[in-house]
Amino acid sequence: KEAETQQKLANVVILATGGTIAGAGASAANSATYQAAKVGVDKLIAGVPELAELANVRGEQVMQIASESISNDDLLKLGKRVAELAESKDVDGIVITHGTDTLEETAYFLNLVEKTDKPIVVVGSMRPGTAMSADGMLNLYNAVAVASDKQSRGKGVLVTMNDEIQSGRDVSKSVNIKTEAFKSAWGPMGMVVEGKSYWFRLPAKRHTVNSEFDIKQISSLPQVDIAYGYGNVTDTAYKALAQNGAKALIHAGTGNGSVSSRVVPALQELRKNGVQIIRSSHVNQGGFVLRNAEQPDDKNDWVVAHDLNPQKARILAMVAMTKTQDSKELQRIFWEY
Ligand SMILES: NC(=O)CC[C@H](N)C(=O)O
Repeated sequence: KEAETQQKLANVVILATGGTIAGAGASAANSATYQAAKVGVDKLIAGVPELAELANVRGEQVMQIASESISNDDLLKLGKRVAELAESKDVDGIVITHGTDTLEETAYFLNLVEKTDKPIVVVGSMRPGTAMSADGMLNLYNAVAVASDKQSRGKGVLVTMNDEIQSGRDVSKSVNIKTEAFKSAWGPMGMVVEGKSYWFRLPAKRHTVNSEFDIKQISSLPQVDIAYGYGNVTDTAYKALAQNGAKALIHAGTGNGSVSSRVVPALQELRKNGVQIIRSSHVNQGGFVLRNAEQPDDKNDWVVAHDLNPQKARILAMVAMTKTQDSKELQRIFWEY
């Protein structure tokens, strides 16, 4: 009988990378002061015995770090392992446990490069497992529920935090400390409650199987950096980043992705020297940068990031530039993904 139920359940692999979901604090009152990336994947799984009712779960420790320290090489390593597992006949879904600081970047990266319609769910927590009202257990339970559900197929890389199913493309860490940290300007795709998914929307942008990018063809990512716009800003950071080898600069601009008159000449010069200039907005939610609004992008040969925040624009620019150095192609890609 037990063997029968095991056969009926989906096979889900949990790839652990660290973060607060694997964090530990000195006391149960430490919800914010703790060390991330302390608990191994087997202990994480053992901490939620109810996972066995949802799926046949096994774990792999891909890395054990706080997500602010994730490098491009780490992204490639994780992406390649996800692709290998997705190709395996006895894997139905993949869950990635991750620190929340750059979770949105990893989720978007995987959304762009994984050629599979099997569910890939990225999950984290805001409180370590040692804290009162820790959120990791339920977030992980929900992630495995969504990853083992056939309905989740073909919807792009997903993020399950705070009972919501979010699109890995749209979602962003918008609040810290609070468990309702992850928000999307376009709203969640669904909810997951008591292990059951309830869907309301589908993503309109290209992803996974419909993407022109494939992790198996990517061996390195170009250097793309971000510089911030603010009052009294100078062009120092932009010039320094380019001098240090950036192939593209994401302008984390004010408002509509506007650029200070003190910075414009340097960006025009850098573009002439081959560096791609991509205008985005650092407004907290719902940035929306349009071509030739605030700056003459056609004349300057710059690109706009549209609704992508600066850190997501960096991910797309890196992936796109593994294939093209043409600014018009780059802009097409920014409209489509
Ligand atoms: N809530 C978190 O996961 C943050 C912990 C850590 N800074 C990380 O991103 O890994």
